[in-house]
Amino acid sequence: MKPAKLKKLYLGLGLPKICVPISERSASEVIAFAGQILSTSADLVEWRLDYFDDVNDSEKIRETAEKLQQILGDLPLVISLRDKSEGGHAHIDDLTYQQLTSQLISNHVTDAVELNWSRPVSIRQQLHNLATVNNVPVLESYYNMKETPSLVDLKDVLGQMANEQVDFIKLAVQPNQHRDILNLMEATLTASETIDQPLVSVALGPMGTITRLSGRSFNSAATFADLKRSSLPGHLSVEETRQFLTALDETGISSVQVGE
Ligand SMILES: O=C1C[C@@](O)(C(=O)O)C[C@@H](O)[C@@H]1O
Repeated sequence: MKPAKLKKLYLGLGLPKICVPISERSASEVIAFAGQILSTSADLVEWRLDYFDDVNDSEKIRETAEKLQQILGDLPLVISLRDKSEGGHAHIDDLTYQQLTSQLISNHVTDAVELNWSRPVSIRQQLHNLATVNNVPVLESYYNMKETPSLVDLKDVLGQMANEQVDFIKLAVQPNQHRDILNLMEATLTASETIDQPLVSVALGPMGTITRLSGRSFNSAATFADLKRSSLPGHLSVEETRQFLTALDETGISSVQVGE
């Protein structure tokens, strides 16, 4: 497996990396929240553009993202833009998604560009090509907010995403029964043994909390946490997550990741 490099961070090496989402609505709130993240031990930051009041104003997005980059310094920033069907907060049609994402790439304001698997292949391809030309790493994400696909389907979608030669891959699914968690972990571990890219997998909601801590054992390279516990259902705080990850690592029960 080849780790993905975002600024000075290697995703896929060592402990799973802790990512904090910013879901604030105004530019000043986004910047203030980023300031608070700096006082935690977070490894990376995700800006959820679909929560931004000015999501249709590309100039305001550029300005805010540039300020974010400045304030975050070495902390990598990934900008995510999701329609309601992808678990997002806004309606983002394909054309808007394509235009805004193209601008994020061309303006060099995100340390990785997120391509949502549910978007048409032609759009993903165009954005992937643009990202390659601009040297921006590519994250491809599969979201399923209703259910967790079967084990066979999970493995299939991971294989298909890996074939697109992206730099890292994310799977976020809704578990409806505990066996869904086992399937997600098995699909993640099995795929990590064969594909070249780091994988990030998360089962949402309280039932999925265990998947936020088990990355080291099942080869999920990152996890999501918040400034405080339960800001989102199933979320732990950054520091709780850090303590669990470190304790699990120190007991030595975790698997050694490929590439170490
Ligand atoms: O994919 C995810 C996972 C997430 O939905 C969570 O519940 O941790 C939070 C999102 O911001 C992120 O993009």
